[in-house]
Amino acid sequence: MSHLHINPSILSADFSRLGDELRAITDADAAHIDVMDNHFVPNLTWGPPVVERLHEISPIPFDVHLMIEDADRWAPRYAEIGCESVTFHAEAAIAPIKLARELRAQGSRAGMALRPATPVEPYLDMLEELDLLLIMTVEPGFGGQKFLDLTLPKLRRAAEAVRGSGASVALQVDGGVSEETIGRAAEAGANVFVAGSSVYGADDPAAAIEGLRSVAERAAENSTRITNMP
Ligand SMILES: O=C(CO)[C@@H](O)[C@H](O)COP(=O)(O)O
Ligand SMILES: [Fe+2]
Repeated sequence: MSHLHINPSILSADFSRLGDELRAITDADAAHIDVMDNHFVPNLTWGPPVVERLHEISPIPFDVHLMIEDADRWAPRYAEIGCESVTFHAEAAIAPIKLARELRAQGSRAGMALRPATPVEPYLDMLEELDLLLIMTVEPGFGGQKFLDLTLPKLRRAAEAVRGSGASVALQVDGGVSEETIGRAAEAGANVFVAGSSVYGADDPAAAIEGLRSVAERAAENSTRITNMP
């Protein structure tokens, strides 16, 4: 991935006018779509029919984050309706390698997410099977929560493993991402940033996206400069 991606989460958008809210973020790299089933997390959003229709009218690609049980059964449905990237939770998948292969075979990017307390080490051997690894920076379920700095060491270890493996895996962070926190995530190695309340809670979502992007780019440049010091 050549540059940093900002993916606003429509969980913080005005649900009565989702078409307009998607058109307000055309400068973003993708729209982040949080699917919740009230079992994997204590909250409920939308399912395939709503996501399919929104995808038809969206000016930008979809980055679907499935916070649902029985991911092996449901995730392929989102690839089938054309979502460009589909991320399931490792904790909710019985056969994550088989599932990732199925998503790719259907033409989607395959993503896998880890809750804050789930270690990354058991999954490092399957990096080649993934296009994206999502390190949750809040407990999944709700927008507007505080960024958990305790997830940063895991993010650093994941970034090191990705570099070491040579695999082309994007590292995504999701939860509590704002201009105050995005720099720390970028320095730790994230290159895809989900932001809900800091984009849709702003008066000007497009300006908020650019603000996040420039803070992240500066932080990533600084950390590269420090890493490359003799
Ligand atoms: O997956 C989730 C929450 O479970 C996120 O995608 C949130 O929607 C992010 O919202 P903010 O923390 O940025 O407000
Ligand atoms: Fe999410």
